Amino acid sequence: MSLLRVRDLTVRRRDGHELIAGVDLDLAEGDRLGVVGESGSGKSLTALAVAGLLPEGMTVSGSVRLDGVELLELSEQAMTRVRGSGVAMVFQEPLTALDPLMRVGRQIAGPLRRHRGLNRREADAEAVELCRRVRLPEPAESARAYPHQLSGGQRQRVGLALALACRPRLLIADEPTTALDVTVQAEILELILESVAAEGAGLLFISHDLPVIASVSDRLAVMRDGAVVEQGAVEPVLAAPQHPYTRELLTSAVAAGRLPGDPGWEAGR
Ligand SMILES: Nc1ncnc2c1ncn2[C@@H]1O[C@H](COP(=O)(O)OP(=O)(O)OP(=O)(O)O)[C@@H](O)[C@H]1O
Repeated sequence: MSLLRVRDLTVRRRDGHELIAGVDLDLAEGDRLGVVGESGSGKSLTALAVAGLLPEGMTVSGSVRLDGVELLELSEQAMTRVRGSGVAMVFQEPLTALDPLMRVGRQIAGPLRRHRGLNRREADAEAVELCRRVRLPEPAESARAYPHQLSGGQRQRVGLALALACRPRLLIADEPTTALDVTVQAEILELILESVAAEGAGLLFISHDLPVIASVSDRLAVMRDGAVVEQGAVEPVLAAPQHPYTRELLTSAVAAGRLPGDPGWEAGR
């Protein structure tokens, strides 16, 4: 069944200039769709448009259906509810999603109280449980830490716990490992995959890095200059890319020995 169906998604700047144009995406329930493309190709704006989080002044048209519900027609209030339980996002830099002055456990407890109706004590306990699930060390102690007291990888675990708090149907991860060390990257990727599998959630994963996309996705969409130039199941697209830009991405990944089957793939992950 279709979880996310995006049609003719177009985002314009205040002056009418199209930043993304005519984007179509399909994600089935429990599937993982990777969106790959160079910086500025429109990946983040696509994700933000799906989550209803576009910057002020941008306008959006087309259709974004989540579980059959047209999100672009929802009021801001209804969209806030969708963000509570339908769509959650993990960003490149978790600090942007975290309040520096609040203990992380309290931050995770916030949406649990707002969207799942837990009382303070229940929400605090569930926040510690989420810290354990994302494998923060000493979960109860980690929950009492402030964001600056954690490492980058630990903060991204908190970002993921926040996103999972409301049991989203769709998790959007926008370059979630780009700011992290290579070894930590692999752990966080694994954790994201494990978490969406455990929740039965769909994953929309965004990265400029084709090998990373290939390692986490069932399907991929290749974006360039605000448009999707190629889309399909990962293996056939990589085996026989149709668009010259996909071939270009593939050639540089292969040259770097960074695709499955290449020597050095495991080391480069
Ligand atoms: N707040 C904004 N105001 C005006 N233009 C913007 C804004 N955010 C993004 N853009 C423009 O929209 C286009 C797409 O940007 P977007 O951030 O979606 O690309 P991206 O593929 O996610 O790149 P990156 O990986 O660097 O984030 C770019 O031309 C960018 O300059």
